[in-house]
Amino acid sequence: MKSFLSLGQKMLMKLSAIRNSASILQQIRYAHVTKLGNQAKGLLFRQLFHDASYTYTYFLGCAKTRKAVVIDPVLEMVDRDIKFIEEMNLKLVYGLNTHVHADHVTGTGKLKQRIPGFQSVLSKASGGKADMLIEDGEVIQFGEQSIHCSATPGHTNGCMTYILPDHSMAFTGDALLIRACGRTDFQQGNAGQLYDSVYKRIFSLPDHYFLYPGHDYMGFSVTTVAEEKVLNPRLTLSRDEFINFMKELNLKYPKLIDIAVPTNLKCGEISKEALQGSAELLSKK
Ligand SMILES: N[C@@H](CCC(=O)N[C@@H](CSS)C(=O)NCC(=O)O)C(=O)O
Repeated sequence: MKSFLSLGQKMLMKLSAIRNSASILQQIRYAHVTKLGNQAKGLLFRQLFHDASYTYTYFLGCAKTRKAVVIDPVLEMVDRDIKFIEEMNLKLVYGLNTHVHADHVTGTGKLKQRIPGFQSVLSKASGGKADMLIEDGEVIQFGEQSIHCSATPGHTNGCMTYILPDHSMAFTGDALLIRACGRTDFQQGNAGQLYDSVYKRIFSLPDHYFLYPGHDYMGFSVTTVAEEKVLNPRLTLSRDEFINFMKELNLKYPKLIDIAVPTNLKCGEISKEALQGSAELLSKK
């Protein structure tokens, strides 16, 4: 049957196939916006994982303007992240670090090299360098969307939780993990301060808010304020009990700490040697 089609008819069929695949791509690009409840207000949201360091990276985009931010990108995953933003037709404007990480190198330095106009972000309190040093209460705009910065020190002195009130979401970094919390035994960590930060800045959010952590070591991906207030075994202790519990945690130091901290204090703008060292150390299980 096909062999009887004229060249013109064949070309028309091809064109229609191309149009269909473009429309499928368009549908994929916008599916998350139209189908998921909390994205109805034009927010594009993705959670990605780095399995060597158990780190979550988050993309948040304005569906209308395509401006986007990334929270806690990982150096080793920058190629994946760039492929993702290209596929999704996003313009990445800011790389928000929740804090100076001790267990992996941030991807914000490498993203700066690859994306013109991209800016690294870190809290002023962390004592590091960034294109944009933010303070408690600041609001970061990307297109029609905005992120509120809420200081939650205790895991480190410069930890910031990023909140999207319009979407009932908060990105807690390592201040609050699912059924756990960040350790407090280095980088000016302070258990009492962490307890206060969580209660004043995270547990004070409405119960239905979704909480997205910086890491998860147990296979979870998201929680809620209501859940953690009742089920977090550390944060349901009294303040004094929590301080004692954190004193006894006795975790090994992260294997990358000596490279990660100085590099992340510069938002990941690093030498080739450090880059190599980071890749080697992370590949050792
Ligand atoms: N084994 C890992 C480090 C694991 C670790 O210390 N995680 C930190 C967050 S990254 S500094 C943490 O706060 N953990 C809390 C907990 O209760 O596990 C490595 O060597 O990198």
